[in-house]
Amino acid sequence: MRGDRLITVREVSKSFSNQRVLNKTSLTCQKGEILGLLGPNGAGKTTLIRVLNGVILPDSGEISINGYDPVIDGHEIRKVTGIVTESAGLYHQMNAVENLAFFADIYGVKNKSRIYDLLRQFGLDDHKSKPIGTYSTGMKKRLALAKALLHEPSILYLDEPTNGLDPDGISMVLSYLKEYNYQNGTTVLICSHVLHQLENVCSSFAFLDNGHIIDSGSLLQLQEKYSTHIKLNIHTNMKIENGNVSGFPCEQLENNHIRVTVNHKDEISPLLKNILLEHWIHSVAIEEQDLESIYFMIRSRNNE
Ligand SMILES: Nc1ncnc2c1ncn2[C@@H]1O[C@H](COP(=O)(O)OP(=O)(O)OP(=O)(O)O)[C@@H](O)[C@H]1O
Repeated sequence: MRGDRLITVREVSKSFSNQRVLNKTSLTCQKGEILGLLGPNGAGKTTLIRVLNGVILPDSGEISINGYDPVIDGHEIRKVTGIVTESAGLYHQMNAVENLAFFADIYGVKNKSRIYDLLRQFGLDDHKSKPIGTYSTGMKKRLALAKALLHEPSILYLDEPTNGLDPDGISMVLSYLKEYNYQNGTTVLICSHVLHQLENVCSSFAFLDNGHIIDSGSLLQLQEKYSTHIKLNIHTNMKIENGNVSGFPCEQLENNHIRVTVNHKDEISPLLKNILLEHWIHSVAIEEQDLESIYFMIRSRNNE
């Protein structure tokens, strides 16, 4: 069932030597969610994933992964998680089939045809007999994803999963993940710097800065919170002359479109009524703020 809380992180801190990397980080992730973990280089994203997977231990705080604590139950947790990080953990002298067969044994995957299904799904069928050492960065990344999915994990941690992939590879991997999540209800935590890639993939986002979650929510929630104005794209025969309509800033676009900026939703209906007094309107669309502009707003507000 989707919608139950699967991952809970409460005030987790972690330091390396004197450097505090996670600083009372708190985060929740629902079952079946694709959560985008965003933040600048060094924010602590990879460290958080490693702590969640029980690979490194936190100094303080509490974590629950479906009721398990990674400090005590790391082994149990890793049985149901798949992880893709920068170091893919593949054996370069072995070919793709041998690599996946090796990890299938470790995970106790009985159905060996899954190896060939995954190789096909990630476009590696023609390269399955070549040693990984001869693979391109993108091919290694796709194989790392196949490896992470071998045991059909219920949680996937993906650290920059599209790094090194060409546009076709990016599209393949992201649509595969979305479909996989839809079909299996797998919870996915995904870190990436390429925000526009995540926009249509993640159901919610958490922003990490200096080891602290500074905001989180769905794109819609964040848009509502951070939008200072609403841009309307209106298909109308009205022509703009003095840069405003009914007192709102406005610009003329091509093909009978205008863009009007209002401050609040309540102002939309009166504005449209006013235009309709003398002109036709064929469509109205709200131009949404993209994830990237919201990301910068959140960060600049946090640094004020
Ligand atoms: N094992 C370690 N020993 C010492 N310092 C570490 C270790 N792992 C991470 N760090 C430090 O912790 C900080 C956060 O690193 P982390 O990899 O978690 O950031 P990130 O948000 O994933 O960054 P990026 O976007 O660059 O991948 C960095 O300054 C890094 O040097």
